[in-house]
Amino acid sequence: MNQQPNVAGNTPAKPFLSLTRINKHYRGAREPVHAAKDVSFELERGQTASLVGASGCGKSTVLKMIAGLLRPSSGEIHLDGRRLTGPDKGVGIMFQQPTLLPWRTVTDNVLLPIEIRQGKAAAKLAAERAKSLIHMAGLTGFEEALPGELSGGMAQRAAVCRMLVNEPDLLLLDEPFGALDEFTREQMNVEFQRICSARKATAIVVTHSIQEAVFLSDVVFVMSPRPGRISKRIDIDLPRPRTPDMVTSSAFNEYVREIHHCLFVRNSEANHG
Ligand SMILES: Nc1ncnc2c1ncn2[C@@H]1O[C@H](COP(=O)(O)OP(=O)(O)OP(=O)(O)O)[C@@H](O)[C@H]1O
Repeated sequence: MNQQPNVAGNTPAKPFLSLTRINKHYRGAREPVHAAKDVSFELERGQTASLVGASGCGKSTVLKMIAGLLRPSSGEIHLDGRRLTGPDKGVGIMFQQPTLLPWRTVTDNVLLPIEIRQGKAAAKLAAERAKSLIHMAGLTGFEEALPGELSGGMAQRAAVCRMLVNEPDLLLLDEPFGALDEFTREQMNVEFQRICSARKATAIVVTHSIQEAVFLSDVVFVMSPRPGRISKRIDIDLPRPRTPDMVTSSAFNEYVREIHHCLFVRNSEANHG
């Protein structure tokens, strides 16, 4: 990507993550599906972004392409100056279900990505790192517990630790807290924000909750119905750390209204005309 000098003659810093005109076509059972259309955006290091949009608009498809689990039909993805063409050590991913292995303890589940990549000896050496992550996630005392002994929120926190154990710079989360009750979800959002800011991690969250998107994000990308395009970028200029009482503030609710309008009025106007 060419970096043009700005007015002052300086070359602007390269974005940490950039997607450039990403398209994804699936073969489809009956006909081809154009799931993502010319998706382009950039994020700076340390920013949290959300992708919101109607069911089936291509949010997970975009996330999976960034994760290297799916190849784009066209377009390029760059992370920290290198082109991503497959799964990358610098990228951690987490899905709605914690998918912990039921026969492994919390510690051994957290260490699994290291064991898979680098073997059992490397996982053993990383035991202290796993322990401190488990502690940070409020699971002290459950290091040797099996997943069946954890609540849904605790299992999801263990999955957060597993995502972080390789110390990724970019975190990708697909509906991470969607299966949790509202109270636990709110706690997880506060916790997740704390982890991101402590590690200066960059994150992209797919969510169906407009409130969650506003709460977590520096920028919200609204996607149009299929073929999914980024129809609007909304920068969330609320102070950090975000706190649960902020959700009742008028500034917070103005953002919620704006995103709601983009999703339910603008997108539908665009569809019908
Ligand atoms: N492997 C696949 N083969 C064919 N079509 C697919 C495949 N995966 C997804 N699709 C289609 O691509 C479109 C986008 O799917 P995707 O899962 O990315 O949407 P989404 O916005 O994440 O949906 P949801 O919010 O319901 O999870 C949908 O029409 C879906 O049916």
